[in-house]
Amino acid sequence: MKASELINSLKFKRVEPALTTDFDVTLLTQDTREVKPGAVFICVDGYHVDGHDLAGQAVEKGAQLIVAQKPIDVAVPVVYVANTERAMAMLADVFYDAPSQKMRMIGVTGTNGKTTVTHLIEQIYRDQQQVTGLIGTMYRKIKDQKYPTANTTPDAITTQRTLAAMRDTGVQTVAMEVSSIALVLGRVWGIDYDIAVFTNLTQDHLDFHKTMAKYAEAKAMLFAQLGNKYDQNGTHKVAVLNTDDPVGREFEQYTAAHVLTFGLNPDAMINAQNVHIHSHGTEFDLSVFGHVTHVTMKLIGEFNVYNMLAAFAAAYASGIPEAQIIASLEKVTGVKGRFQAVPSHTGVSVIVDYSHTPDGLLNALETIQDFAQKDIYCVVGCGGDRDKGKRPKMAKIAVEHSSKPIFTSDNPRTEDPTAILQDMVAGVPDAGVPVYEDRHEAIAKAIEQAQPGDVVLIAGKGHEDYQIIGRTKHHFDDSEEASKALALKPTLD
Ligand SMILES: CC(=O)N[C@H]1[C@@H](OP(=O)(O)OP(=O)(O)OC[C@H]2O[C@@H](n3ccc(=O)[nH]c3=O)[C@H](O)[C@@H]2O)O[C@H](CO)[C@@H](O)[C@@H]1O[C@H](C)C(=O)N[C@@H](C)C(=O)N[C@H](CCC(=O)O)C(=O)O
Ligand SMILES: Nc1ncnc2c1ncn2[C@@H]1O[C@H](COP(=O)(O)OP(=O)(O)OP(=O)(O)O)[C@@H](O)[C@H]1O
Ligand SMILES: N[C@H](CCC[C@H](N)C(=O)O)C(=O)O
Ligand SMILES: [Mg+2]
Repeated sequence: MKASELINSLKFKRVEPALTTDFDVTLLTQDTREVKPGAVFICVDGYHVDGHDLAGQAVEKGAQLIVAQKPIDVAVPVVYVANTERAMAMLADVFYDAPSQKMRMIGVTGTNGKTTVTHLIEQIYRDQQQVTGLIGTMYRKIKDQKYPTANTTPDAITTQRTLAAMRDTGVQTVAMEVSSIALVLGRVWGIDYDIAVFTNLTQDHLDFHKTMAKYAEAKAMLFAQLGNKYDQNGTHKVAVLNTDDPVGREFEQYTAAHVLTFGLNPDAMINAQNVHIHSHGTEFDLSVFGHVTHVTMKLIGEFNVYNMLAAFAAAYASGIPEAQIIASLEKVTGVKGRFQAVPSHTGVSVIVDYSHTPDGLLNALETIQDFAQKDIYCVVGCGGDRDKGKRPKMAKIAVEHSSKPIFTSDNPRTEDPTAILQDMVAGVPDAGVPVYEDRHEAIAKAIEQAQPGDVVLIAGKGHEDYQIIGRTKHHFDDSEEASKALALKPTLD
């Protein structure tokens, strides 16, 4: 694409000096580390670095055009815009030739359940012989090929680049996690979603959003962005909303699209009744506009019934027959690190779960309480450089819903691990909870002490294979640690 064509796609701008020599744009980037000759560099004022200060460096590496929102002095033309993040999202969409318009785009937002729901959606469409793509916390995935990701929802350029690669590989349906932070930072501006799903809203990320109202507003942006137009195939846009959550009910006002509601309340268009949780699965009656089918799924917990309903509704919205969706959902065994059982021949059940919010932890523990026969150990910590308000709440939930809580570290990042643990203990001042700053030790102690019939929940890190201390990522895997500790116990046959 010619630089002039790219610039012309921006409606409001000032180019200084005018672009007299046109050139083929080789790359659109916001990162000097990627710049190569023929690149267009966009200056983003970040949390640590101001990209405007790096424009000269970008030019030295071969950038031939800079996009900026404040004055800079460089030897190449500069496109001045009011907001470089907005320009970046628009330019990325144009540069990659609007890939989201060529695929069915399903965006999933909500505090908990996004990774699980996107994986369930992926499974359903795969069973329809569709080529699928997935973007989320664990990876970006094109068919079976996985690519690493720094964020649940990547920056606008990475997202559009990934979507373009998906389109070029023949992907038909994309399931994508859309985080609240991404919505506020404009990482998904320009994406043409067909279906938007809301799972739930409970406390998280208040370090970023400050209030729950602002956090809800961020999530609402996805439904405002959805619009109400037909997509390429003449299909209507659909908002899939959990109306058991008051925020989900509120979101009906933010969308002009068709609305499909789900929940455990019988008023929801798609609802579940008679939920029974077992240690190896969950059963319920699924009602779809009053048509009832008994469903037996391998996923455990009421929260997973919600996830299943969300995925069901997203698939139903695009016309997949009810029975086929149910068949796909009944065979799903689970997502890595989400209520995942660690193989054990000791009589002690160990579950690794990515519950890192008060609501996630409560759901995980309540699910275990439904089937546990004896003690419940709960090894839990709270992330550093993240919402501090979660700490006393998660601690209290651990103490109230498990008989043997143990507090430990979970990615302390640049904070003092002892201070994070003190914030947790402040939520349960007199409970006398054992504290092991070293997560390895915490897991080892829990499993060493647990007796046959007990359940050990290791919460917070799920699929993560690292512990971030300072700015360094050290290899650490809860499942691996649990297996090592289990191997030291007598086996029961
Ligand atoms: C707070 C936040 O969102 N930060 C994001 C932000 O980083 P930043 O503002 O610190 O970037 P910066 O280092 O100051 O750099 C500013 C600009 O200079 C550029 N730069 C920087 C250095 C350099 O040498 N050259 C250069 O050009 C950068 O490319 C950037 O354009 O921009 C980066 C690139 O897009 C993101 O990866 C980064 O996410 C960090 C890793 C992060 O932890 N974000 C979390 C809070 C987050 O976004 N989480 C959500 C929700 C997760 C969930 O609930 O599932 C997510 O979607 O992941
Ligand atoms: N529908 C749900 N309601 C409440 N809690 C849930 C739900 N689904 C999952 N959880 C809990 O939250 C944890 C994280 O689930 P999942 O990874 O699917 O959510 P997520 O929204 O992708 O999280 P993240 O924002 O960190 O990417 C699970 O391990 C489980 O404990
Ligand atoms: N997407 C979440 C993941 C938290 C996972 C937990 N292990 C932690 O580090 O707090 C976040 O970045 O806040
Ligand atoms: Mg996720």
